[in-house]
Amino acid sequence: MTWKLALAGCGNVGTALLEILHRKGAELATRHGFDCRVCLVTDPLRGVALNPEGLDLGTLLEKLRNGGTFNGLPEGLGSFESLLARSGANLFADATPTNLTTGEPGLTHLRVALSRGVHATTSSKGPLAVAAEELESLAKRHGALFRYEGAVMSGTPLVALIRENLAGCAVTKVEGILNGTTNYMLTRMEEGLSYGEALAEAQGKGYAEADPTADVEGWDAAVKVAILSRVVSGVALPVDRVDRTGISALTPEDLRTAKEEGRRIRLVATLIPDPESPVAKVAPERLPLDHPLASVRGATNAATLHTDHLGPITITGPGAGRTETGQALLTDLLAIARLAREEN
Ligand SMILES: NC(=O)C1=CN([C@@H]2O[C@H](COP(=O)(O)OP(=O)(O)OC[C@H]3O[C@@H](n4cnc5c(N)ncnc54)[C@H](OP(=O)(O)O)[C@@H]3O)[C@@H](O)[C@H]2O)C=CC1
Ligand SMILES: N[C@@H](CC=O)C(=O)O
Repeated sequence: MTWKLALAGCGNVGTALLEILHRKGAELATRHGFDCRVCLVTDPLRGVALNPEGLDLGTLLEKLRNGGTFNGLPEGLGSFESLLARSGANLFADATPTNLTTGEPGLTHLRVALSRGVHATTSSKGPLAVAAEELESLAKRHGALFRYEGAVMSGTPLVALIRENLAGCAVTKVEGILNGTTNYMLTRMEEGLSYGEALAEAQGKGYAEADPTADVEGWDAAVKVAILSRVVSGVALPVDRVDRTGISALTPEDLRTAKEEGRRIRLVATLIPDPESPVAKVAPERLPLDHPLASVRGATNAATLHTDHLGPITITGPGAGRTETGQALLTDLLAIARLAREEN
């Protein structure tokens, strides 16, 4: 079967996905049976590239590298719904910016795709913060698969670990570092950078949200706690129910003092999905150096899952990054292709 992919958002993550598909297209087809053509790419500044037969990724990426628009490629104009219909896509990847209040623009894209029975993945947390339940039932109703591995811990497969590998285990507590930008900033501030310098570096590396307030004020980690509540226990947790403190009040002095006292400050997310005494929290904590989360540095994330059958399991890996999150979208696309194959 040939998969026809539509992509919305050609920033860090969307472009990285296209690069991976271009570089590894042949290998994905032979090793994973994933024969994929990219038929639609949309982005406000780049424009629209559309070709139901498949776009030439080499040409497209060259244009992206040169800061150019998609003019000159087979092009289409119109609403996302009409573009998606004209592209003939049966797979959709959303890599648009996160808006935790409206869920847009990803929410509209996903509603359109899933209602047409188009399988979808997103790395944006916005649609999940606003309408996770609606999107999951829309997918079910229209026979589509909907996945969001990249929304938590980038390409590090935490969601799949909980849903698939730990199926049958109860997860009684999650404790982790779930935001790459702030962990990178705290690491660099320990090394002597100012708050502003550390934030600018994180932005330059493509880790931060378009509006980095989401990172530094703990919103990004809070929405990830809310998403994990759904994944771990099926319980919807509104983001504003997460007790949240960010890192914006921390100074290099606080980090130095902690270090002198044999501690390290980390932005720790905690989830205890207990119906009797639930805990959902994001706050800077002064961890002793032998705490497993104290040694997590840079944009790396980590999560310890406390489970009934296996005890604690810790997964560590990139929590942000363009290729890393492109990989998360790819993981979902491959899983969708595999599951769809198994269903037929
Ligand atoms: N970067 C990372 O490490 C990670 C990112 N994520 C999530 O992935 C998503 C993408 O992140 P990232 O690539 O870094 O963000 P970028 O801001 O680099 O890219 C987003 C792109 O989407 C475009 N866009 C905006 N509105 C639309 C629209 N209506 N239709 C199509 N494209 C649109 C933006 O254009 P313009 O700039 O002109 O608005 C921009 O080019 C975000 O939701 C982020 O939270 C998740 C995990 C890690
Ligand atoms: N801005 C986020 C990107 C990934 O979700 C982060 O820094 O973790």
